[in-house]
Parts: sequence; C-alpha cells; structure tokens
Amino acid sequence: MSTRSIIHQELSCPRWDPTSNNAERKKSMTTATKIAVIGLGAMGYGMAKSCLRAGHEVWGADISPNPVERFRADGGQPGDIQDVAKTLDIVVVSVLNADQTSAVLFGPDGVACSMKKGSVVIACATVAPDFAREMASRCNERGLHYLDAPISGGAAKSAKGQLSIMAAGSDEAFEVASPALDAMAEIVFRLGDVGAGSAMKAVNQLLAGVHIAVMAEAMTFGMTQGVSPEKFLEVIPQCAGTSWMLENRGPHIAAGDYTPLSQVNIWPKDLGIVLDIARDAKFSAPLTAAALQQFLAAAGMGLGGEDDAAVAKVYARNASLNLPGEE
Ligand SMILES: NC(=O)C1=CN([C@@H]2O[C@H](COP(=O)(O)OP(=O)(O)OC[C@H]3O[C@@H](n4cnc5c(N)ncnc54)[C@H](O)[C@@H]3O)[C@@H](O)[C@H]2O)C=CC1
Ligand SMILES: O=C(O)C(=O)[C@@H](O)CO
Repeated sequence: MSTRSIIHQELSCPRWDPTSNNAERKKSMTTATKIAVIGLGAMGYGMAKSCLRAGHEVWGADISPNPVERFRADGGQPGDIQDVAKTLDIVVVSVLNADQTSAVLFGPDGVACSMKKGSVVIACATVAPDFAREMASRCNERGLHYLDAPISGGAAKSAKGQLSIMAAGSDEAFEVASPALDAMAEIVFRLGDVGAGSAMKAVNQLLAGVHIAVMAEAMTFGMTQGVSPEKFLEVIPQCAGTSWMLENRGPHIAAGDYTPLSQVNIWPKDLGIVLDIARDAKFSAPLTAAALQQFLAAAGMGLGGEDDAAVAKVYARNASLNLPGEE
C-alpha cells in the first residue's frame, strides 16, 4: 500500500483522488471559471498563475501595485476585482494573516459583500481554527460557501500548482471550489467541517517551525565543529536527521541568500497560533515555545522581512560565527 493510500485511510473521509494524474487532470479541464486571487505574494502569485495555466479567467489583487501589474503582463485579467466581484465563481484569499483576511472579505472594500450567492471563498492564510469558523459563518450568512484551506509546500510548489491543501468545508464548497483546487494543488485533503483545515495546518506549523529552527541550530553547531554548510548539506540529507525544511531552507543559508520566500515574520504568527490553541487545550508544547523564541530573536534583530532561514543568524551571532556571505 502506498503512503498516500495509507493517509487516505487514516483520515477516513473522502478526499481528492490521490491516484489520479494531476497534470492530466489540469490539462483536461475545458471550462473557464472566473477566479480572483487576492494577495499576490510568495504563495498567492504562484496560485494565480496556476489558475491561469489551467485556462481560467483570473483576476489578481494586491495592495502593492507591482505584483498586480506583473500578473496582468503574465496574462491576468485587467480591471479591479470590485468591478467584477458579482460575476466571480471563486475568490482565493492568500494574504498574510487573520486581520488581512478579514479586511479583504469584510473591510470597507470587502469582496464578500459583492460576491454572488453560491460562489465560494477559498481562504488560504494560516489562521486559528476559531477565526476560520467565524469567517465561514459570516460568508454563509451572505449565501457564500467557505473553504478553510490552508496551504503547504512553499513558493516553489505554489508556482508549479503542486501545493498540499488542508481543506475543510461543505461538499458544496468543495464542488464549487474544485476548478481552482485542481489548478493549484497536487493533493487536497478533505478534513471535515470548517476549522479542521486550520487545526491540521497548526500541526504542520508546529513541525515546520521547529524543523527550521533546529536545522539552523544543527548547521551552526556543525560549523563550530568544522562542518561547513556545504558539507552539512551533502551528508545530512542522506542521513536520518534530515527533514523537508532542512533540505528546503538549508541551501538558503549555504548560499547566503535570504530573499524572502517565507518570511521570519510568519513564525511569530504561526507558532503563536499553535501556542494559543495549545494553551486552550492545556497542552504543553516546550519545543514550539523554544523555536518561537528563536524567531522572535531574529525579528528583534531586524530580520523579520528576510527568509525564515535567517533564524540561523541568531545562532551565528551567539556563537560569533560568520555565515556564508557574511565574511
Ligand atoms: N511563504 C510560504 O512558504 C508559505 C506561506 N503560507 C501562508 O500563506 C499565507 C501567505 O503567505 P505569503 O504568500 O508568504 O505572504 P506574503 O506576505 O508574501 O504575501 C501576502 C500578500 O498579501 C498582500 N496583501 C495584504 N493585505 C492585502 C489586502 N488587503 N488586499 C490585497 N492584498 C493584500 C500583501 O501585499 C502581500 O503581497 C500566509 O498566511 C502564510 O503563513 C503557507 C505555506 C507556505
Ligand atoms: O509550506 C509550508 O507548509 C509552510 O508553512 C512554510 O513554508 C512556512 O511558510
């Protein structure tokens, strides 16, 4: 039995067919759906491009004009989302956090008030489960479907339409959302009622945040023992201590390139969500708390806008090490 079918069984709820060929499914789609992607950052831009590649009519919006212009030059639809909101089938929200999600949907120019009944909001920012439930209930009151749909895989997988989406919502929400989900994801988990997607994402973030911090700890510890970042990355990915985050973020440190694909600032937010809901559950999460302190230290050093691999600079500073690019 493959790993994927094991996951499917353990979840014991229907999910996108994991055995079907994603590329074939994407190619075989013929009907254009009207989709807006709000938030064209590290993740949203790739999601919007994936929807375009699948043949849909796609509008892109961001508070920053640059990615909007770039997206139009790449084939995105011209014009403001507000002007077309009532014609949209799907609105994908890929902003940073809960406040931005709430502003995009229900702020002064909130798109939820203009969307047609029966259309769907696919909410992808990492937020707390209670917030997802609140947004869903406000959307449902307006006759809109809501998918609690946090994402995983980083900017590279987003660009390729190969995200993992931890989704939760009604069958109708999944049905209406399917053209965008098919375009953006390699795998879509159907996890139950709204809130269950964000709960699973919190579990992923606990691991992902700890793994990034501990990768930085191990790499800089290795440097004190004469193990260069290059040698670390040659050997450890072939050994039991590796992780997806080590292999994804470690090369950023070795190259001294902290262009933000996932900002340091994401982690006080995400590990904060984990620790908030852990506290409510009276669950002690000491490793998460330790990792959070390292990301807070990085943010305190003024590195909040850098790639999260810059957490290595906290360790390097404490150990008087020069990381690649700092000599
Ligand atoms: N970067 C990553 O590797 C991953 C990020 N995530 C999560 O996905 C979400 C998006 O992350 P990123 O793309 O990295 O963030 P980002 O900061 O790169 O992009 C967010 C975008 O939203 C825009 N924005 C903010 N408020 C807006 C508004 N009112 N209207 C229109 N646009 C607005 C910003 O200008 C920015 O371009 C976050 O919740 C993050 O935690 C999840 C998985 C991976
Ligand atoms: O891909 C994910 O999952 C992540 O949350 C990270 O890349 C953090 O931004």
